[in-house]
Amino acid sequence: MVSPAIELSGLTKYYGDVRGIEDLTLTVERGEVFGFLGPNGAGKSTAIRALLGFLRPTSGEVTLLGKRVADRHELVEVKHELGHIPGDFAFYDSLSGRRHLDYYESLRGGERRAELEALFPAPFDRKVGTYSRGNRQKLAIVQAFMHDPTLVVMDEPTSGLDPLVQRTFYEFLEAERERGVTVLFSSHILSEVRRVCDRVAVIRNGRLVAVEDIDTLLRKSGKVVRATLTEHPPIETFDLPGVVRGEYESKGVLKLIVNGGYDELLDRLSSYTVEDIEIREASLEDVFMHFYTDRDDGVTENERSEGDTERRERDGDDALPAESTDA
Ligand SMILES: Nc1ncnc2c1ncn2[C@@H]1O[C@H](COP(=O)(O)OP(=O)(O)OP(=O)(O)O)[C@@H](O)[C@H]1O
Repeated sequence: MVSPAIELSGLTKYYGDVRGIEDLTLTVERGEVFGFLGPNGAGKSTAIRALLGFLRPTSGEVTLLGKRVADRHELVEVKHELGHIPGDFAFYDSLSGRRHLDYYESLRGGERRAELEALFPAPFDRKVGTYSRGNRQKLAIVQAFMHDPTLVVMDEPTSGLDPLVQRTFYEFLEAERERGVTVLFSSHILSEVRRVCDRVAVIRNGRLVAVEDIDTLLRKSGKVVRATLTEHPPIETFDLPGVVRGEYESKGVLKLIVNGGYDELLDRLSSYTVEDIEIREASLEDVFMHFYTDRDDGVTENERSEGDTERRERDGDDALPAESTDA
């Protein structure tokens, strides 16, 4: 039987007494494009660094392509089948992109280098110190895929890429999936995860809140309806089937999270004077607020588990940052 691409079992990492991740257990099958989705500070980078063996976990185990990461020899064996894009790549600023790629090619091979250089062109002959964020990221993509790895793990790979290059990258990932490559990447951008992932692990405060297939995530996340009314009817007026939550943002400006049909809502709205209406995809913040918390205080069932209260008070609760590039 073929081993899964990634298996995490109770993976936990504390930095002193600061929780990075706690008790992550999940399996990524071969050929999946799998997302780690969570707000800043959720623990995505910690999980990625621990699963690749860059961080020694406090407890728990990881296997990649059936090899135990904690075993040095097994880790070395699996490395040539791995590609990796770290959150912040430590390039040598005084060396050119080409010199970097020559070096990686000498270590791991580069049978796809020319193809990738053409797809993600950067000023390869210039020193990396002069590169923009986007060019550094393109160099990171080329090095991660050029030896044709079986499994690629990436920490927020599209950060710094302009929208056109992002699109090229998404299309490239789709083609890689067709070729059977397994990809795990972290993101705080819901639309990106929706577009390319088969399944998603939702991570919050270092814990796994849910593992969803993408259709479930889409169904759960729903839409946001924002309507500006001349009137200001009581919020209970919109307590209708399909309306998950409603609030007034200001007088007459209604925000509803909807993940059912719209008929009854439109019918109800038509009793009032609608000055403006907007329907958009829910943002990551909306999804976390409304679907992955159990109470209005934004604390999940997991976080309320015994012994955790003190730590939570110390770490502070996670005010979710707005998404930067999610349309
Ligand atoms: N080297 C470190 N020392 C101490 N605490 C750390 C360290 N690295 C991360 N942390 C803490 O661990 C928690 C998880 O951080 P992590 O960087 O893994 O989250 P993330 O989801 O990748 O966030 P981001 O998107 O901002 O990188 C945070 O509370 C963070 O402050």
